[in-house]
Parts: sequence; structure tokens; C-alpha cells
Amino acid sequence: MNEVGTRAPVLRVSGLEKTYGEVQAVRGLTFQVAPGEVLGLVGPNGAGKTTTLRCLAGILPPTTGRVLVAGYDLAETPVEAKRSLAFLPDEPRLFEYLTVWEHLNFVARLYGVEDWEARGRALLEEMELTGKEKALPGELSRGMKQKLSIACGFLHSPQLIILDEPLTGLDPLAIRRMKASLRQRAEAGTALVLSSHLLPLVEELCHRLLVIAGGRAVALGTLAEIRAHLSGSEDSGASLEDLFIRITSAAPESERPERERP
Ligand SMILES: Nc1ncnc2c1ncn2[C@@H]1O[C@H](COP(=O)(O)OP(=O)(O)OP(=O)(O)O)[C@@H](O)[C@H]1O
Repeated sequence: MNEVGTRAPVLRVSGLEKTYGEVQAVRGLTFQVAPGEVLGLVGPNGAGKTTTLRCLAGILPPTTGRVLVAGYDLAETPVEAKRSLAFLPDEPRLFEYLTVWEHLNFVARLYGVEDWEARGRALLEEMELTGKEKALPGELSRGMKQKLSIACGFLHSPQLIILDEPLTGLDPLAIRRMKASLRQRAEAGTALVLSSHLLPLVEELCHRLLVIAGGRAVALGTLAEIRAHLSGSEDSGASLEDLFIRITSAAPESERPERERP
């Protein structure tokens, strides 16, 4: 277990459930994420990852359960909780009529970031967007939009960063830089929760994994712990892909969302 796990959690989730009509998308997730820890959320299509992340970010109200961010209850003190986090969806959502620089200015005003200009310039440099300050989203490539959305998310130095498929649309160099950026933030004490189908990324970046299937946790721990739990030996050598397929295909049909059952 990584030493980051010994510090007071930034994110505490207990009994999280989300139902859409008759579909039980998330069924009772309980977990915590410590400062500096990167938790990888993995699971098959329809497992409930995006729903979980949207509940953690305060975009979707959970049906039941509690989410605390930096000690603030998302339901009772949403402004304080949301001020402490950033949510980066897989599809960047930008304002059509705001330039790159105006996006940063707008986010800075929303979050009350005083030294935003220096931070903004540094973030544009980090995201390789220097020179694009005056561009509108329509003039940016898919990857550049993704990077602008990430720069906006990082501007207020959130204690928790939630990322849904963070590398979608990025080229290989940008992927390398993004991994370094995420690692750097974790080393500085930010807690990260990321969902991805890219298992090598998850294996490389995440300290712990939460594997979900049918909205339930089917494994939670370090890769070594999950491997040991399944095989009884830490060095059985099974890759994350092998483990993922074993764990998720073992989830009983009754635990799959109703709509996905034959
Ligand atoms: N707005 C919605 N209304 C009704 N059902 C929904 C809604 N959003 C998601 N679902 C259902 O909830 C379940 C979980 O979906 P979710 O998008 O959270 O899964 P996911 O793990 O992110 O999937 P993927 O890997 O394919 O992106 C699925 O059965 C899906 O059909």
C-alpha cells in the first residue's frame, strides 16, 4: 500500500447509489481517496463509471449515499465542496464565444483566483497552448479543446481532480505530457480519480484501482492486492488486462443494469 493512503482523505464516498428510472446504474459504492493518491476507476461499458464521476462532481444528485470533498458534504455545502474539486469530462465543454484567454479569466472569476494571469500563462505553456490566447474554441483542434478544458480545471488548484477518460483525443506527445502533469499534481498532494479504458495508463498512473461492474465494486485495492486476492500470490504475473477480464466477467448477471440483460 502506498504511503499516501495514510493521510486524511480528500474524498469520502459512502453508500453511493444512482438510479435512472428502472436502471440501477450505481449500487452502493464506498471508498476514499487520500491527498496525493490517484484512484483508477475501471469497468466494462455501462458499468457506471461516468455516472459515479458525475455524482462525485455534484453534477448528478445521488439517489442515496454521501459524498464529502475536502470535508464538505456535497449535498449540504455544495459550493464549498465544488470549489475544492475540478471535473474534466471526456468531451470538453467550452463557450463558443469566449477565447482561450477569456475562458481562463472567466474560470478565475468564478473561483476567485487572484493571481490567475501568471497561473494561466504557466498552464497554457504546460498544455502547449501558448500563442492561442486569442483563439475561439471553433479554431482549436479536438486535442487543443481538451487541453484548454484541462487548463481551466487546474486553474483554481483543486484538492480533488476528477477525470473521465482524460487522454481522449490527445496525440502521443500530449499523452506523455498529460501523464506527467497528472503525476506532478498528485506528488504536490492533489487527489485524483480517473476513469479510463486504457489499462496501461491506469496501471502506470494509479496507486489504487476501483473495479466496478453493474454499478457495484468488484475489486478495490492496489494492483498487487487485487492480484493477491484473486490468485493468492502477489507475483502471479497476471496483467491488469487479465485481471480486469477475470473480475468483470465473473460479475453475476443480476448485477448488470437491467437494460443490458438479454
Ligand atoms: N441519463 C441516463 N438515463 C438513463 N440511463 C442512463 C443514463 N446515463 C447512463 N445510464 C445507464 O446507466 C448505466 C451506467 O452508465 P454509465 O454511462 O455510467 O457507464 P460507464 O461505465 O461510464 O460506461 P462506458 O464505459 O460505456 O462509458 C448504463 O446502463 C446506462 O445505460
